[in-house]
Amino acid sequence: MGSVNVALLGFGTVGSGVYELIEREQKRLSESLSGSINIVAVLVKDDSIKRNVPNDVLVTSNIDDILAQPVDVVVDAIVGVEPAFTYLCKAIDQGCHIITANKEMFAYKGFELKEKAKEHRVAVHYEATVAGGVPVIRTISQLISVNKVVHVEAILNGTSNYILSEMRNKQIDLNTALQGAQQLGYAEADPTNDIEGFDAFYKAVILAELVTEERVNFNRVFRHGITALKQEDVVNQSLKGHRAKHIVTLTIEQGEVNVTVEPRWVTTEHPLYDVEGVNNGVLITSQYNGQLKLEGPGAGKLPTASVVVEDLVHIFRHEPKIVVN
Ligand SMILES: NC(=O)C1=CN([C@@H]2O[C@H](COP(=O)(O)OP(=O)(O)OC[C@H]3O[C@@H](n4cnc5c(N)ncnc54)[C@H](OP(=O)(O)O)[C@@H]3O)[C@@H](O)[C@H]2O)C=CC1
Ligand SMILES: N[C@@H](CC=O)C(=O)O
Repeated sequence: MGSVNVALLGFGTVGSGVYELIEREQKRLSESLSGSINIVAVLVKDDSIKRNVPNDVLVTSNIDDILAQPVDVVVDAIVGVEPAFTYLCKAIDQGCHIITANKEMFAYKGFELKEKAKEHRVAVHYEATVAGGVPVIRTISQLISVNKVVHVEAILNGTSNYILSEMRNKQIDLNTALQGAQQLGYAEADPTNDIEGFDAFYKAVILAELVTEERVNFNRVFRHGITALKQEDVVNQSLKGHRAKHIVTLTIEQGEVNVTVEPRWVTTEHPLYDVEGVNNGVLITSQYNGQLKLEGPGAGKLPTASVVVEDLVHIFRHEPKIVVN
């Protein structure tokens, strides 16, 4: 294959995780791809801060300097719709493949980005946008090549699930538990996104567009976060066998999707009852395959970095023909 040059947009929890993982697994990756993966440039907001990368890696806050490098793949691990979308469009225009972890951008602009990538015959991969380290995009993409997905029920925000577990197990309040999630690198830069359900909403939209291959009407999505839950209820209800879980539900009927994002009380019989801490759980019901359950880390540095690097390997294992999920 030769070597692959990668530009990283963002060097926070996810971006630095991707950098570290590629460094750590360089030998294995080089063998599997018959070529090395080189991080040639890193985009940050504040380029006056010294980053832990060698001197020959360009660190800049200017996207044009990044794209002036010989780059094959751009990995987006920055925050928000813009400037990420504009940067990725520029990269696609230049013939770069794209990998993104940025769910807010992808919920709003994923449809457009996929179309643009098809036109330019490059790949767009976005496994890290939904359920952190759990390979839900790849699983559903495979399923829908034969099946119709009719229902998805899932815990998709690791921070909320961690908070609810901590409130119950340690009897602490929401804000104290949130601080723990922030220290562990689970929460969004603005954690309102986690606790008010926006992050799960973005993920729900991404899944809905994947299963229906249609744009989702955002106005039809019902969204609530976990902030209205009282700590005493979380504790007292658990004594009666009820756990509060923040659950996304997608129901697909005649090509139309209904999406809800809300906290619910579930009992021991429910398959998401035991999904605890930062874990996410995804129940996928499809026409011929019945119900699948995926569970694993829904946030955090290395699980998220792992699926980003898996996307990278996927692109070059399937080259030169393009795979757009
Ligand atoms: N944390 C997680 O577990 C997961 C996060 N994600 C998604 O991955 C993305 C990154 O998350 P995370 O690493 O946690 O976030 P962080 O806040 O830790 O890091 C964000 C990085 O992006 C850089 N950045 C932000 N805005 C800009 C901009 N406008 N121009 C250039 N650089 C910018 C920051 O630069 P600087 O360092 O100078 O501030 C920082 O390096 C987000 O979209 C998030 O939703 C997806 C899955 C899991
Ligand atoms: N803040 C998000 C990070 C992963 O997507 C979460 O907690 O799930």
